[in-house]
Amino acid sequence: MSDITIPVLTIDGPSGSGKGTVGQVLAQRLGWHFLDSGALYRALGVAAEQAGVSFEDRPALVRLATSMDIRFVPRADGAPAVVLLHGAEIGDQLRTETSGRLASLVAAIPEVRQALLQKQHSFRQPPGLVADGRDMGSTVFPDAILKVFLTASPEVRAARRHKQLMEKGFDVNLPRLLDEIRERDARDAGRAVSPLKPAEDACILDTSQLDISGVVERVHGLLRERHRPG
Ligand SMILES: Nc1ncnc2c1ncn2[C@@H]1O[C@H](COP(=O)(O)OP(=O)(O)O)[C@@H](O)[C@H]1O
Ligand SMILES: Nc1ccn([C@H]2C[C@H](O)[C@@H](COP(=O)(O)OP(=O)(O)O)O2)c(=O)n1
Repeated sequence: MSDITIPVLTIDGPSGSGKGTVGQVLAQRLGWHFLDSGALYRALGVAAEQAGVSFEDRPALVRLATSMDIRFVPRADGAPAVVLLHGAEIGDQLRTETSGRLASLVAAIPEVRQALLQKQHSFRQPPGLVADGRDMGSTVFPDAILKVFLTASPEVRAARRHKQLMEKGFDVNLPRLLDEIRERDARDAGRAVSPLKPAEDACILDTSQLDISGVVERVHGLLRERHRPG
C-alpha cells in the first residue's frame, strides 16, 4: 500500500495524448515527484529483449520485473529524468515505438503488472506525486485527489509522435506510426487486467485542439479546485 496522506495527481491516456509532457511540467511547477510508469514497462521490454527472455516465458518476465534495477535521476531543469537500467543510461532508445510495442506486450501480463505495483507505490513521497500511465487512476492510485484522462485523435497523436521522434533524429514513417499507435491502443484497451480506459471518476480532456500550455492550465485549474496545500 502507499501512504494515502500524500496527494497524487494521475494523468492517464493513450500514446501521444500528452501525459508525460503535461505531467512533467506540473510536477516541476508543484515541486512534486513524477512517475513515468510507461518507462517501467518500456525498460522491462528492453531488458527482456537484451537478456534474450522469451515474451511467452511469464515466470522469467516476472523475475526480471522484480529484480530489475531501474532508477530515474531527475534533472534540475524539469527535463525528462535520466533513466538508468542496471546502472547504464538507456536514453532515447526508451522512447522509440519498438520499445513502446515491447512495453505493451509485457504490460498485458497480469503477473508482470502485479510485480511492478510496489515499485510504482514507492514513488509516492512527500510533498506529492504526479503519476502518468494507463491505470494510474483506475488501479495504482485509486485514491488520487484528481484523475485526468487525456485523449486526442489517433491522427493528431501520431503526428505529435512523428515530430518528436524526427526531432530526436529517428527516421520514422508517419503512416506506419499511425498503424503502430492504433495497434498499441487496441492491445492496451483490450487486455483483461487494468485496460486503457478512464477511471469512473476521471476528468476526460480531449487535447486535439489544445496546445501544451492550454492542457497544463486546464489540469492545474482542476487540481486547484480540489487541493489546497496546507
Ligand atoms: N497538446 C499538445 N499539443 C501539441 N503537442 C503536444 C501536446 N501534448 C503533447 N505534445 C507533444 O507530443 C509529443 C508526445 O507527448 P507525450 O507527452 O510524450 O505523450 P504521452 O506521454 O501521452 O505519450 C511530445 O513531443 C509533446 O511535446
Ligand atoms: N501504467 C501503464 C503505463 C504503460 N503501460 C504500457 C502500455 C503502453 O503501450 C506501454 C508504453 O507506455 P508509455 O506511457 O511509455 O507510452 P506512450 O508514451 O503513451 O506512448 O506500456 C501500461 O500498460 N500501463
